[in-house]
Amino acid sequence: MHDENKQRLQVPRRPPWTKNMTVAQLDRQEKDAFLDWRRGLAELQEQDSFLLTPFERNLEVWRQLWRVLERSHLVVQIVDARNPLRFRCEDLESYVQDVEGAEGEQGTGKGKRRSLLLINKADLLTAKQRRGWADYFDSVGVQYAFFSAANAAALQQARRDAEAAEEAEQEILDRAAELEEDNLHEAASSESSSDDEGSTSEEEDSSDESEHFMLPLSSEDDSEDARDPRAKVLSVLELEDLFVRVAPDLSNFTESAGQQATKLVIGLVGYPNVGKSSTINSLIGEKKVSVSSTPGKTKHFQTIQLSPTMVLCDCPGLVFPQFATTRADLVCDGVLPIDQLREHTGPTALVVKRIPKEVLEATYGLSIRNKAADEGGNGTITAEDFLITYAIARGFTRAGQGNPDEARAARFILKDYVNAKLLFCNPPPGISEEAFNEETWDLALKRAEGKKRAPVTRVGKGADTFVPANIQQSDSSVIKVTGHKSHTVDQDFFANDGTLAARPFTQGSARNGQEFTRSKLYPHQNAVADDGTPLNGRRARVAAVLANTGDVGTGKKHHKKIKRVKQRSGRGYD
Ligand SMILES: Nc1nc2c(ncn2[C@@H]2O[C@H](COP(=O)(O)OP(=O)(O)OP(=O)(O)O)[C@@H](O)[C@H]2O)c(=O)[nH]1
Repeated sequence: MHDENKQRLQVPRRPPWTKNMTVAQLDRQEKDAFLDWRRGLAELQEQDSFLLTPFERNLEVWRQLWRVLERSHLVVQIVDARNPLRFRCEDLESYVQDVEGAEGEQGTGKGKRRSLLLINKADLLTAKQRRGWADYFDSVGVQYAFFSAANAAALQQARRDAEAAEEAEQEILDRAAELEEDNLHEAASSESSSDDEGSTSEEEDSSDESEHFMLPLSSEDDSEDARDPRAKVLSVLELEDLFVRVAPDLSNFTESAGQQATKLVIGLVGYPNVGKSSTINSLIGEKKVSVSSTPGKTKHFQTIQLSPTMVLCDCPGLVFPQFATTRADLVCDGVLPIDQLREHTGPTALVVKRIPKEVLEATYGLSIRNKAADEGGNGTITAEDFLITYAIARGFTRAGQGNPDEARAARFILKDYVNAKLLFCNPPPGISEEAFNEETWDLALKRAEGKKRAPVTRVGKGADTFVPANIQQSDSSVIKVTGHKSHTVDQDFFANDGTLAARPFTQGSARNGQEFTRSKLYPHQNAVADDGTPLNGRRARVAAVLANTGDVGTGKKHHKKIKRVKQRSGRGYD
């Protein structure tokens, strides 16, 4: 169904134009064409009931895309490696073929422009996964490359640090030499030569380190996948070389005064958040010379002179129209902002569905309990199980009754998902999600092995910070030492395997072996009865009192109405 209607999800086209047209004429025909385009999409949504992503509806933004495409010889579409198909706009590739010349001379460069799919954040993929995508894109005839702007930036930083360290060292050496000269010491030359050796080895060390950073998911990987050149994550210089190789012959293009183009213009297009700015910065960062950043003719896109023969043309982040699966998908893909989220269960359920329980537990040092069959559980954890466990462990409670703040927990979890702390990579068509992510999850578990468990549940004034006993021993420098009483509670509180269980600690009346009532054990949930139904009125107040005093017998004397505090009207004040 979606496939049949795919051609109706077009990028808006700029109507043909000539230099002889007036500004008003141009403006009118662009607005008309744009309205037609919007009408077509509205029909698709309303009459045919397709759900579309909240695509870009501002003509000015599309106008910038038009200008970027007209200027560019090579259009680089940047996508997020975790979901390349979600971020790839196929129609953009067709449009690139139709774009007319920048100067309005019909036919200038038409059909000669080239496209390249740049799969950024490739550091998040294993070599095997990259190979899977390479197979797919080869099969559909798309020109692609893997890149990691984050790793490129880290390498550049490591190099700058090494250079700075070398410079600082040289300064010290120079100063020492001066002093020694003053004092007429003879040993100066031999010392400085041994220091020189030191600096060389340090440089080697740092380059080793950055090499390690370069491919965190596959650095120890000497498999066939890692050796496949198609799966290689390119360095900045390799990427520049590729731009030149893929670019069309510039003799097909003219520049402003009708002269043949001399500089290769590379347009960078993509959704927000795919790493466009990071990619540009890594390209700029590689240059020893400072680059000029000149605002383009229109206010918003920028042209950046990378070298005498290469110019980058940076387009603002664009959300292309596409068929949406669910809102939850859009949130998890980072297309909808998390902070303005109203409904958090759907996206969290998607996270729970995609990332195995063990990985979630290991990442956060939690022990997530699933609901028992009589509570409606089916053996797997739900979004609610996860959110409540996380909220309790982090001490996120809602104002008022003090129940776990699931919405706040969801915001943290979803941000971790979007930022790849919780990593899930969508597979190419025909490969199962589990098979594709197996190695990613193994690595996540391995990474979490040495990690200390979440020592962050604080409930009540002066409560200790609790961690499983085994962690207190191994990492006592970080964790507060807990007393005998709290240690007893810890044993119940933490599961046997040392992970944090989904039960809150209650301050005060912990007695070994004593049965706690629900209202004591879960004071912040005092408005919920044992069977899960809400308590209200008198029952709720009794529960609140019990939780406060920890004593059933004496609860009554505290069972008073809360005194009304005199409210000031505000009159008489400035
Ligand atoms: N792991 C990883 N993260 C990256 C990489 N490149 C960018 N990011 C992260 O992705 C997020 C978005 O990066 P930006 O460069 O701001 O993305 P953008 O496409 O320019 O976003 P807009 O400015 O909104 O258009 C940031 O949190 C980056 O740290 C990468 O290669 N690997």
